Amino acid sequence: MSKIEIKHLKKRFKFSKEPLFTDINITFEENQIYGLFGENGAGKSTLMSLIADYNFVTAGEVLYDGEPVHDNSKALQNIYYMSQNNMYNKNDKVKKIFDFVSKLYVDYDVELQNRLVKKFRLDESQKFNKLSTGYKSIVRIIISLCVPCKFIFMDEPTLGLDARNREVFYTSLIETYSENPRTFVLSTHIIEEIDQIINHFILLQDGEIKMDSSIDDISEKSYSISGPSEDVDKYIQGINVLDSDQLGRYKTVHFMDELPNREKPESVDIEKMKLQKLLIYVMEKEGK
Ligand SMILES: Nc1ncnc2c1ncn2[C@@H]1O[C@H](COP(=O)(O)OP(=O)(O)OP(=O)(O)O)[C@@H](O)[C@H]1O
Repeated sequence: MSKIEIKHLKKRFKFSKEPLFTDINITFEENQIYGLFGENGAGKSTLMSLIADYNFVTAGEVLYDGEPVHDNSKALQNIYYMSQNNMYNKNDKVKKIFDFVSKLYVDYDVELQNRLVKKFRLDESQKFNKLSTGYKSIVRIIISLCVPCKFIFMDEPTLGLDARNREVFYTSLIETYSENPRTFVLSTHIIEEIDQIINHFILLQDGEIKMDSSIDDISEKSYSISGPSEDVDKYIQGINVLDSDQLGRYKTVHFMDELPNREKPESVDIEKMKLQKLLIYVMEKEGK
């Protein structure tokens, strides 16, 4: 199984006093869908660009199957970075851009490309420059889903997409992943829309990876419990609560812990905590 390992990665931009990354360590495994989260300016795009060798590391290593990716065409042909500034000729028509990219990759999936063009209702005869922000994202999405790379990094893929086209993107991603598993790393701010898609989440904050967990591990231990206040309080005694909401006599508490080792009153309901809610707590806690 292939993997990308990032070891003790440091990045300081030329004219910046402070480094953006001090010590990033993370491994991307094959056939996973990662969500990469972090506040504006946390460095999500920069991290992706360093992995794809679009940018120089200050120190540390990015390894593909144990080999440095820098100037390593064998490794880089398996890593695709969909950035907001891909280097196509922006004056070209979309069709010409697709033809150009398909010639760069031997096993580029033209059939999938044609299906996606129809699904997204993209007009290939338009010049890329003349497309709306959403349709520019759609061109980038289509290319990302059709390149034959094992690791695909998508930087804010849904930028500018309306609700219908976001849905087309999510379903197309799941379909192509099921037919042909490979690794996708998606950076986005719309957590609630991808929490059903990703199986791993990464939080980048203050120049470090603050969280790197599988969704299964997280959801095993994060709960929202609701019911009449007195019953909820009795049931969760001793638990370290992250937050609670009160509506009259009805209360909901959220926590990351094992369930209490006592009998649950019938009046109390247990649910998995929503990923978005959990992430906000983690970011607030880590930001303190
Ligand atoms: N070439 C550059 N020179 C100097 N600073 C840079 C350069 N590129 C990025 N930065 C800085 O690095 C920081 C991280 O930027 P980056 O775009 O990677 O963050 P991000 O997490 O992708 O943000 P957003 O969610 O807003 O897209 C920002 O403060 C940005 O100004």
